[in-house]
Amino acid sequence: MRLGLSSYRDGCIKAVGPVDAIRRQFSETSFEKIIDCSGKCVLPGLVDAHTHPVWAGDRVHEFAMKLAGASYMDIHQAGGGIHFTVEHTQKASEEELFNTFKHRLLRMIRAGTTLVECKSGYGLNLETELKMLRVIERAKRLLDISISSTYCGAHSVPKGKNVTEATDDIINNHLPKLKELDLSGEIHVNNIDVFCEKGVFDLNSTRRILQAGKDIGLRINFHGDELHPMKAAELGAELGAQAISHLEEISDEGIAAMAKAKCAAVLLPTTAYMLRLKQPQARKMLQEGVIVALGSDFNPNAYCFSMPMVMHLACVNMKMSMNEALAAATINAAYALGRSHTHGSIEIGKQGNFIVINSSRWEHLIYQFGGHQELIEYVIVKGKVVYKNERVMGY
Ligand SMILES: N=CN[C@@H](CCC(=O)O)C(=O)O
Ligand SMILES: [Zn+2]
Repeated sequence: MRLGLSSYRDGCIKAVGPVDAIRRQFSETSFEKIIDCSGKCVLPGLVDAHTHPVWAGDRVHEFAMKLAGASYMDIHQAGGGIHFTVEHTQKASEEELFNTFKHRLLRMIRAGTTLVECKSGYGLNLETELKMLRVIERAKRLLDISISSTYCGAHSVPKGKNVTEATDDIINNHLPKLKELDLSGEIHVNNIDVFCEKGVFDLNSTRRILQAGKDIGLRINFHGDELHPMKAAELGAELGAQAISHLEEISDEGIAAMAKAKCAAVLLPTTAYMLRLKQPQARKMLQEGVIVALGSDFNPNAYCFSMPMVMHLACVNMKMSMNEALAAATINAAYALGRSHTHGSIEIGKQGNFIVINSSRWEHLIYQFGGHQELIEYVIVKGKVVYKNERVMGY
């Protein structure tokens, strides 16, 4: 099958169809590049619906602690986890944060990601949250990958504040500043996030922050029901959330509410795997009609860039089929970001975002666990080849 792509300028798909039909339709057109995909598969560019990719500091030591039996909240409440990363991120320069962020985005591109949700959330004070959001904004402008940005100033309660003080600071100071910077065109944030969890932000403070974010035009896409049943799914459905992430502890009522509200569930197999959490009830969610999406949850706690590995874990550990996992990492993940009208499938008018894999069966993208640098031959964003797999020298 040969894909007809529009002129590079707008990068959208003009035609999809059998080679002969495309040849006839574009017989008078010259193309910058024609890729012969004989024996290969063309898939929609992958979409990662949940990442925390802007940060400084190294938490490999915490991985050793978890392997030795420490829980996520043991480390968090001892001042590690998010707070460890906050301390380093507050000290890091904007340039340092941008350079490490850019490197991580390039690794995501090589793993087939063409649209990614990127959160702030390691500042917790306005100055550093804005520093992180400026870094994301700069990447939006400079790099080929598409980015959906999320303000996550309620990622944890900052040291020296209680939940109410942190909530008031976010509502009275952070969000008005974000609105001002959006109006000036300096920073355009797409979504708002809160870590709704026992010992972090309770349901009432979560409601206040999310509603205030919605009031300034942000989409709601937050962390809910991860470690404890908080009724976050019910809250998100009530508020009209676009998506809720984690959901390992979601209630049956929450599943029903999300299905009815068409609120996407962003499942994060790597976090459940690395923290040895109860797996979210993906099969029940699918059976009840919930829109199930996937994210890598890339962050210092779950250090994985690879959506193919996320899909593999979703199949093995969450019992999703390969078809369901591919939909969850493309069109459903795009839906979770409010981008399913422009991303997530190979359809005329959508962005020309593709991956070309060198296998005649697309399922190899999920079946093979790791080593995707060999399998993914091209990554294409808006009709432009942004990555081509280079052969090992001399072979
Ligand atoms: N649960 C909260 N936030 C991230 C972890 C962030 C961190 O530990 O640095 C998550 O989705 O797992
Ligand atoms: Zn997260």
